[in-house]
Amino acid sequence: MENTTLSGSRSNLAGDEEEETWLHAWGLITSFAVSMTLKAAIELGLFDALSNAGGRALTADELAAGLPAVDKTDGVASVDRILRLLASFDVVRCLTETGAHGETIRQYTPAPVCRWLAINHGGSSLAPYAMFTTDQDCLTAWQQLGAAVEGGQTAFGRTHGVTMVEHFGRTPRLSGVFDKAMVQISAMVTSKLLERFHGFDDISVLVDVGGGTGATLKMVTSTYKHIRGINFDLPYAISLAPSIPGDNASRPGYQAAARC
Ligand SMILES: C[S@@+](CC[C@H](N)C(=O)[O-])C[C@H]1O[C@@H](n2cnc3c(N)ncnc32)[C@H](O)[C@@H]1O
Repeated sequence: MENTTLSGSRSNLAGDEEEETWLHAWGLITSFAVSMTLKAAIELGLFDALSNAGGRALTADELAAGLPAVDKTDGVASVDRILRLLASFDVVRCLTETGAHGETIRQYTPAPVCRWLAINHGGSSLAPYAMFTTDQDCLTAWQQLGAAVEGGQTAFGRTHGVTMVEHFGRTPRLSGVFDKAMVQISAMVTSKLLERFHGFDDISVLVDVGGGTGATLKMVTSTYKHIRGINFDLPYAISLAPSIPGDNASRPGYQAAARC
């Protein structure tokens, strides 16, 4: 059966299904707004403030009051809009009440996922990874994705003229952001690995190729103290790694960051 569509043309989709697919497309098109709003909320410390409130629900006024030099009226309204959007993706929970003068009062609490988005709660966090993926140098590369398919080069290469790893070597700001993200992710993955994997028992020397600043290797060798660990990475990563006297270049072009 044919129906009139949202655009006025004819379609074989039933009305409900057409609206559902329209909403699906709309959600896909605007999904970048969620990532960018998460980034803003992380930068503003909103997840930390909500997670550290001891179970108390906070208003946008209370959250904005904790921000430095915020323009009061605009700041409160912006914090409220950010949290309303995040509430619709179950990142925070929103409680709505009517005040004494009929005004709407919204209060926010952290949803369980905030555990991974707060930075200062004492555990590992995915917030540094969110900051890396939404970094300006990464986002500009996405603009080139279609052109890269046609042009036979990676999007990152088209944008920055080098591979991502080479770009890290030239851009200490970005390699620092990347390293913070990797250290957190490695800590989460490696702690699970150490709980379940027992293949390190008979290893005496462990080389972590592409080991970044050595966080993974340090966790392994802290648990398996008989292992001599050699971290193996490019010079930009080694420059960020804690140095261990006596452990220098292990191969031309590469350096061992640390013997753990
Ligand atoms: C996804 S990161 C992993 C970081 C690290 N394993 C951790 O847990 O933090 C990949 C690493 O590979 C390194 N890498 C890339 N190309 C490399 C190469 N040709 N030789 C050595 N390391 C390389 C990068 O510098 C980066 O530190």
